[in-house]
Amino acid sequence: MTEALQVDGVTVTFGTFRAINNLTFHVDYGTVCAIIGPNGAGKTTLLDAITGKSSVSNGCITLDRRIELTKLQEPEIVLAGVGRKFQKPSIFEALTLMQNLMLALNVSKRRTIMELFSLPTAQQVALIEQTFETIGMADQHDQIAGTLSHGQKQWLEIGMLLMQEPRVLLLDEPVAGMSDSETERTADLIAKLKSPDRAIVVIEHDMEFVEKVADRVIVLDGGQLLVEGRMDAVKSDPRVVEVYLGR
Ligand SMILES: Nc1ncnc2c1ncn2[C@@H]1O[C@H](COP(=O)(O)OP(=O)(O)OP(=O)(O)O)[C@@H](O)[C@H]1O
Repeated sequence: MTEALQVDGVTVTFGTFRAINNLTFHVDYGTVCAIIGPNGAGKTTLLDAITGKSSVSNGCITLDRRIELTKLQEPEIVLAGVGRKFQKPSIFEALTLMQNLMLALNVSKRRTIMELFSLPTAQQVALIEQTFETIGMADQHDQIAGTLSHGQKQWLEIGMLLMQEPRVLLLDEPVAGMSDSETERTADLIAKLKSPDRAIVVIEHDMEFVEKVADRVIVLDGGQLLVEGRMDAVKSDPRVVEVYLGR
């Protein structure tokens, strides 16, 4: 398997507190990696470190073993191919779904002013159509985004991220607040997003969902890697039961 993301000996500190402590792991292309762990384990801080929102005091994070993300600024990390979805959807509620995807397309890559005001290319139109299919909203191009359900807004935002054609997709609690049927559809969507040229990292507290979508699970506790492996092994590991699942 080809490694997409390498986290190598990473420490993130806030004052004297180590929110992430000497953490090392990698994520392969074509796989979904779930990061789980109790509140305060450092999951969000880890995504902040990968995306350049928090600076790393030790260690490095690389994409494709050659692009050192820890040396880049947040917008450069996006351009390098790392897309992040925050827990709360941040779509443009007053615009249609098509307009949301078009806007995301335009901000996703460095474009000249001329390109911003020109019609999308055939390749871009194909990407938009394919994305509508992927998120299961192909018949809703002209719907106003503000009228969507919570789950549909999350799928639209995932669609907006796909406009960047990210090589690494980071999803922070994608099913929080969703109904059971929306959660199920999100699991199907993540399965569809798996591709040989993409790695997916999901932070989630819903263990049933994690079991459905994740190829590999990383358990964090106190900013350190407690256990990693397949969910069936991880969930019966006594250390994981003690600090997280048994609570
Ligand atoms: N900006 C900050 N300044 C100081 N401490 C912080 C900051 N951000 C996070 N922390 C601390 O770092 C630790 C890890 O927080 P983080 O939000 O990464 O945990 P988490 O695993 O995402 O938790 P949750 O599941 O509750 O979202 C916590 O103890 C938190 O209080």
